[in-house]
Amino acid sequence: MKLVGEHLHWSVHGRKLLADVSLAIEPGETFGLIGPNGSGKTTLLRLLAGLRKPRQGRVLLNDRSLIGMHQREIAQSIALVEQQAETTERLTVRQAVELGRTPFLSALRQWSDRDESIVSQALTDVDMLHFADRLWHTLSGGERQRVHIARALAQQPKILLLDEPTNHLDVHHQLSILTLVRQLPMTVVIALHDLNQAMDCDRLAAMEGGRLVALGTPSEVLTTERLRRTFGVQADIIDDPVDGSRIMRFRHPL
Ligand SMILES: Nc1ncnc2c1ncn2[C@@H]1O[C@H](COP(=O)(O)OP(=O)(O)OP(=O)(O)O)[C@@H](O)[C@H]1O
Repeated sequence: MKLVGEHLHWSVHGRKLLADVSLAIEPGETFGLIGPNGSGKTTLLRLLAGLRKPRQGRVLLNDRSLIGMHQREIAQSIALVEQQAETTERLTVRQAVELGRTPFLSALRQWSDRDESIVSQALTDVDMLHFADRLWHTLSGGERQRVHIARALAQQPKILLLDEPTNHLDVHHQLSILTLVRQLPMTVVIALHDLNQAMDCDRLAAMEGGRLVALGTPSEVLTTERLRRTFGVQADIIDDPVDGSRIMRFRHPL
């Protein structure tokens, strides 16, 4: 499924938070969004997920505008894992993940064994099956993050939008979530702060002050000049002695 943003604008109280952002996410690709704090990554993801209506411009899912599509229909194709999703309800981990199946249930389509196994698989994928009966509010930040990802996986979306999914995770779970994301048979748009992790995306878009300032392959976007201008850091690019891949080291500019 192709997801396209055309000339997207978003503002709050006259303050422009997104200005004229256009991008086309190709089916099956892992597309990274990078940019400093407050550059508009979350705002863009929320527009792409249909949670916010652009002030100007439009979001197209396979050439259909999200405006005019029902939330349930959007949710059958697009899942968003937000940075700080909370729930006030007293839910177990399994119940939280079961919510991912909601867009597919109706009076005619009741909960089935298939839904049950999709939920168990999603919990296994994020290494949380053993916590299935734990109450959500007793989980640590990283465990909650993994449950959110499981909820989105249970939704079996065609397009998965992830807002800094490795934020709260220990290094082991960062690697396993990123490996899982890369293997998923779906289109992924992922906002990342770790630029070395961003190197593994198929393409990257760099945001700055609500604008898209660079778009291309990781080596086209993550140039020393871009890192200096957009992030204000001096980057040294070195080769990994193990596999020859690019690694970036960052310093304050001299
Ligand atoms: N409802 C709102 N009212 C006012 N300002 C807002 C609102 N939502 C977002 N902003 C501002 O819009 C800008 C972009 O925010 P956004 O969360 O999209 O950035 P981000 O790139 O995801 O940042 P981070 O890397 O810190 O998560 C920020 O300056 C933020 O303070």
